[in-house]
Amino acid sequence: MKKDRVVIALGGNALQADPKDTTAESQLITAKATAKPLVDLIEEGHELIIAHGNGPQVGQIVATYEAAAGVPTMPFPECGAMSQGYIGYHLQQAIREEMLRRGIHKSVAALITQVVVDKNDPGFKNPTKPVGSFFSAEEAKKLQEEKGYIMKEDAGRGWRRVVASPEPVDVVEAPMIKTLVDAGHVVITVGGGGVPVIDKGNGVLEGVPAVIDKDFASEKIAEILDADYLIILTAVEKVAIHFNKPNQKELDRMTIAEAKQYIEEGHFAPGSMLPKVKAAMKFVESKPGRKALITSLEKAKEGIEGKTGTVIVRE
Ligand SMILES: Nc1ncnc2c1ncn2[C@@H]1O[C@H](COP(=O)(O)OP(=O)(O)O)[C@@H](O)[C@H]1O
Ligand SMILES: NC(=O)OP(=O)(O)O
Repeated sequence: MKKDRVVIALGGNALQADPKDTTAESQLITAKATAKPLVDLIEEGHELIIAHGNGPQVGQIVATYEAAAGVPTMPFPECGAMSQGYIGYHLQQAIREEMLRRGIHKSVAALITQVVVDKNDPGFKNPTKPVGSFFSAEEAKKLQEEKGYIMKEDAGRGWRRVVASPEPVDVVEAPMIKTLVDAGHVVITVGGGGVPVIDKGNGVLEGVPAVIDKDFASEKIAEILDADYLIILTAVEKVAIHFNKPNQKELDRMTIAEAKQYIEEGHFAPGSMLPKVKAAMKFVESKPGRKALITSLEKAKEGIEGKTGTVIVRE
């Protein structure tokens, strides 16, 4: 079997089995479960570059600083970097432990990664990315008034703070990531989509208050590293049309033309399935031979073996 260079984008369920339990203890337990399907792929000989979300975690870190009396407020990009460290540490520990259990001796590096965004990205004018906990409509109104947050209803699950989500332009640490991957190490990178920075010229970077979509950041690093595969792992085994309706149909395969049509028809929810499909399309279109798969965490191994998931193909 061909050994692939695989960029994995881990969804929220890979870090919080119960979205209401946001404790570090619970996250580490979930990370240990997440490590198993990831190490299945490493055991098969694939090179793994792992990205993950950070919406709940970065929101929690920001809220903690805001609630702490006598402590200066922590800027958003710094909170993003903290979330990369916190989540990266858990995944790093969990993956290493699972590899050792199976007699695999590899290092796992969790990198604080900066991702360049365009300061004129339209995303800055229209915040869409939900972060942190869920609130009732009443609580949301209060937060909006007291803290000036922009609050939006999140797919019937409650109200959440939203921040800007600009598109990733470049990954600052890409050469280092490539060196580590080429040397056979497992790399955790562009966590939370990367810490968003703008390029001020002459090598000066400045963090901006935003959260980059981790599916788009994963796509970007997959292109830069010339990966064979982009695998987006979420809570569903397959992408569906007519999702959650009586005529729901799960897709084994989707061409770019079909995906464009389904997007036009509104089958993929913005902020959840839509960015995944768009990231998969972009990767497949970027170079012939590149493959993209959307499936569940548990089915990652079967998915890469072509047994399940939704494969996105050129035609
Ligand atoms: N057309 C669709 N097909 C499958 N799932 C969909 C679709 N539209 C929305 N979803 C929902 O989107 C979820 C994935 O988005 P989300 O939970 O935001 O991602 P993440 O796994 O990155 O945290 C799925 O678990 C499913 O509930
Ligand atoms: N950064 C990011 O996309 O986070 P979530 O997947 O948690 O929304």
